[in-house]
Amino acid sequence: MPEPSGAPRDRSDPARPDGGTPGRDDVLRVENLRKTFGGLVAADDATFGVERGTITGLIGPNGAGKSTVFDLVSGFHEPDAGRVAVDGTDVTGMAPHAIAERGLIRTFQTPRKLEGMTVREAMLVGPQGQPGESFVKLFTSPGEVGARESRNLERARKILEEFGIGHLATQPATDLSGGQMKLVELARAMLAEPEILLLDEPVAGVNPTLTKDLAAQIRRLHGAGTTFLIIEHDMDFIMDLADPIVVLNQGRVLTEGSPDAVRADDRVVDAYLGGGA
Ligand SMILES: Nc1ncnc2c1ncn2[C@@H]1O[C@H](COP(=O)(O)OP(=O)(O)OP(=O)(O)O)[C@@H](O)[C@H]1O
Repeated sequence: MPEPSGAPRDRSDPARPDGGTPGRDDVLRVENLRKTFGGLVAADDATFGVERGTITGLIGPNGAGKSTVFDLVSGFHEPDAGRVAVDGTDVTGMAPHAIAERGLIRTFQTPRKLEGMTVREAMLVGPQGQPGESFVKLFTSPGEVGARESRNLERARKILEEFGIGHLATQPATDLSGGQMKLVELARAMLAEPEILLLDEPVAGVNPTLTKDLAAQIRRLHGAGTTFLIIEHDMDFIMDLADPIVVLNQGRVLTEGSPDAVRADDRVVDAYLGGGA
């Protein structure tokens, strides 16, 4: 496990071609990412890494650029400038499914509508926009496709059981509560066997009991080897779960460090109060 410290990390070491810190094993590395929408700068030279084996939190006030960063690293938007590396491979500008195949899977703030599907069927649709299936695989023989589908069906069943929601498998997905939907989103993302999983507000609007369930599931998956990058406004949840925490403000990384260090940082308090960096 890493040893996150309160001290800001050196992000400009010339010894590493990707700009990372020597000795660090970053599953995700984001370098100088910039994205503008019209005249609005949503990401502004954002630079940080997600070290393998961590649950890294990404926090910041509304409009800080957190979801934009997710869109940029997962291929849903192309950056105006900067670079994204997954496991040391430059994935900048790649399509979402190609990035997913390299092990980066994400969820969205608002789960996809799943009308007409059971929970089990919803599981098999795969993570939104990140099918994780190459075109080559789509042209395999029908027999192979069938075998893969039944393998996926069995894995979906197993994952739902592991999440404690096996009993929901045949329920219409639209019958689920918001919190149950978030659990299914997480379960579905795991079907893609991510190296790193990006969760966008996993407990927004979720009741306290299911929030605890979600935290426990994330810890379980983390214990089994998944690295996480999590956007969340629920400070108790994220400060308890994640270490380190990266703080974004006005599209830039304001600071990063342990939850205690971030909590004690006046600049973070100012950013949340609207005072800027
Ligand atoms: N597709 C888009 N078109 C135009 N502006 C956008 C688009 N996506 C994001 N923005 C703007 O970019 C800025 C950053 O938005 P973003 O959603 O990334 O922030 P955030 O930190 O995720 O905020 P929140 O916590 O409220 O979800 C905001 O001002 C937002 O309005």
